[in-house]
Amino acid sequence: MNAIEINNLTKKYKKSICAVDDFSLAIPSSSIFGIVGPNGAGKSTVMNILAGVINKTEGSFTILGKQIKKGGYEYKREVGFVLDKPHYIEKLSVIDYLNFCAAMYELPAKEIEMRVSELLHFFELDEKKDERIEFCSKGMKKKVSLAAAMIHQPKLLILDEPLEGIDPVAVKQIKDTLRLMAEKGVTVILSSHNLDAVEKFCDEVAIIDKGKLVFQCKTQKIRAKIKNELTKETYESLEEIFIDAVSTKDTKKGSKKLSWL
Ligand SMILES: Nc1ncnc2c1ncn2[C@@H]1O[C@H](COP(=O)(O)OP(=O)(O)OP(=O)(O)O)[C@@H](O)[C@H]1O
Repeated sequence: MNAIEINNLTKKYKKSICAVDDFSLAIPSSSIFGIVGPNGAGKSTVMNILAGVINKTEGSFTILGKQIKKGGYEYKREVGFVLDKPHYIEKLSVIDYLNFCAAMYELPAKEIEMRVSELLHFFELDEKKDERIEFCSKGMKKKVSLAAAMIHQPKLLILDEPLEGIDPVAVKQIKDTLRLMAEKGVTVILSSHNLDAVEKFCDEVAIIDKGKLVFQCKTQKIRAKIKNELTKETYESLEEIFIDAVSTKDTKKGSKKLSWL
């Protein structure tokens, strides 16, 4: 079974901005799947629709085999989200927020205590557990978001730029943990605007540009696909996401200069 199936999804903002354009995608279960595209490609819009934060304009999608209708978010117990604009309760401390999230899933009190304590330790938030979220750093907020997404042991994690702003040691630990979760049957979907940062970590990647799916493939095949199958126009449009793989002097954007330098 696919963890997610998206069929002909379209999202228009203000009736004219087409952020997601007839987008279809099937995401296999028990794997780590990357949605990669340049700034403004439509990644957050897709994830916000899956999370039920915004409504689609057209199309349909299933999550864990269930067709999702407007307002029908009973599946949320089985899914954990990290979104680009997290809905923190900023006045709460880190520990109170995690306790609150765990309580929403009606976990037993002992279980809540154990999981919150382990997550605080894992994300090195112990010392900041009593800090109000509004005063946490960007990286700490991202860690709180990740901890909250994992607390109820979901079967599916939908993570919008989850590693952005987190230091490299923690990134390594988070990646190892997500890999372990995938081995135990969890599906992890994450977005990034940097192919190099996620390609080795993901099993499969979908490239998205201007709201459309460019292609979807296993990560081992991605470089060959980029080299051999993209038109010059698509390649140039996507340079931002694989700039590390090409020499900047060979790119159309590498030749940009500020007039005063
Ligand atoms: N609330 C909104 N109202 C109007 N336009 C929006 C809104 N949210 C997003 N957009 C537009 O939709 C398009 C897709 O944006 P989105 O945030 O989904 O892209 P993204 O791939 O996540 O980008 P980034 O990597 O920069 O976060 C962009 O053109 C953006 O300006």
